[in-house]
Amino acid sequence: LQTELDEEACSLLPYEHFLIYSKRVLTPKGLTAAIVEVDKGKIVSVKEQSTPPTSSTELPVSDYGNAVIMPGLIDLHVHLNEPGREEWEGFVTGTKSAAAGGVTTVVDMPLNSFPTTISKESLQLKLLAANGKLAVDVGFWGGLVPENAENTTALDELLSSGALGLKAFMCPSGINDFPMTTASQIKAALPVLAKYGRPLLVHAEVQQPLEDGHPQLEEFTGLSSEEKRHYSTYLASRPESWEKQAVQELVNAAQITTAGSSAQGAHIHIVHLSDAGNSLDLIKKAKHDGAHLSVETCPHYLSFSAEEIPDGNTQYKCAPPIRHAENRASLWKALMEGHIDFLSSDHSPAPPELKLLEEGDFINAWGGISSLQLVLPATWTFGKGHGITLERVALWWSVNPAKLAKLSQKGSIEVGKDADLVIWDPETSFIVDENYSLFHKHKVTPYAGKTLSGQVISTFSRGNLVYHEGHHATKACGLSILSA
Ligand SMILES: NC(=O)NC(NC(N)=O)C(=O)[O-]
Ligand SMILES: [Zn+2]
Ligand SMILES: [Zn+2]
Repeated sequence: LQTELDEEACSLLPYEHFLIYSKRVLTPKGLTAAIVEVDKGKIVSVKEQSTPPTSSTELPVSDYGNAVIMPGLIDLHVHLNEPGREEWEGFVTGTKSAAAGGVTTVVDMPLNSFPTTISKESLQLKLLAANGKLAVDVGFWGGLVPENAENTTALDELLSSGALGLKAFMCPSGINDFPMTTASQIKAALPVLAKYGRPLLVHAEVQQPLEDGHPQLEEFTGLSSEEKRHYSTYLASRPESWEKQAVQELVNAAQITTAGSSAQGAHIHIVHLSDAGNSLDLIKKAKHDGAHLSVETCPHYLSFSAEEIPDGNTQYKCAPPIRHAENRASLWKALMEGHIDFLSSDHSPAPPELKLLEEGDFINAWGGISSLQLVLPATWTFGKGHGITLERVALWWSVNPAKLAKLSQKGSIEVGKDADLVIWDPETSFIVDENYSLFHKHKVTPYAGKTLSGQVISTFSRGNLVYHEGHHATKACGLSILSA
């Protein structure tokens, strides 16, 4: 391997045409022993073979034995927060974390950076800021806000400048510079998205009056510090009815995306679903009725439950909230049955002080969970009890995300695709403790202290070995991915 002493290099390997072998290569046909030939960043052949290449081959060979070779993960929901808030994460630490976690493509959310990505100009600023800092490939979602929702020209420019789609919030986003939009503003934007065949991603919560017996939103400031330390106080503040109302409004809006309608070809994607009850039922029915609708959930909703969140541990705070264990089981069931289309991290870091860990104040702490480097082991570890398979992991983390973002050159190990690969050992466990190299800018995560199984060994990004056993390539050669 090239060491840090060498001149800057995009890859830890000194060549671009080589063979990789393992007994467990995940191709669209399934898991098989195979040789993957990589040349100039592309997969040029995949040959099933039960033994590694003999020494006679003139090409260099990396023999990974029984490790699993899978398509690199594609994480469509990451807040990298640059420009403007790189002290929250930033492109350098965010994409190094991705590489260390086998995530070879990240699509960056339009908020928590400053400016937010709501115009052609702010997208240009994003691209400038990202230049030379990307360890893996990064795409960008544009933002749909009241300022541009009814401005067809602005949305057209944003999409024609390369945004892979748009993101909207139906409730306050937790950060003042990215305001929420209503269902009618969302509907107004759909015809422009239809023109580009690009999706609208939505944070699906609509504020509703809270049930009697619980403090109403306006009463939160009066809560005692003790009450604000209880996770149950926070959980009660964002009930399933908020998600259900949003989903109902989106299902109604999606009606104009069907054939012959004004927004035919547009697609609505619900991000980070937490409610596996009424909200999921509405989604299942709408899909059954042919709505152009998809939905994701995140590992933290599948890993943790409200019952286990101790008072004051605000690193678990996110919106929508992590719900009860029964809900988690229903999410796993829906995921295994294909009603939930794929997974994303919703990596949403902030400086630790915003998490108010000393006070343990769930009401005022930053809502957002950091997990980008850990999503593969987290999915694998907590999926074991639910019948998870390697094929499903690739479907949820590579194949389906590539389809939504229309990244046709990525998402599977097939000839002609980008050589984006993660090589990992599902059977090796580790503890996320101070000895574990977490490359996130901040180490606050609810996975701290947890034992996870699934150790990433190597990550290839377009044929460059960008990460191998704790080492990153010395030069960041990831590309900004713009829609065609
Ligand atoms: N501004 C945010 O990053 N919000 C995020 N925060 C969460 N999920 O708690 C999100 O995705 O909604
Ligand atoms: Zn959100
Ligand atoms: Zn988010």
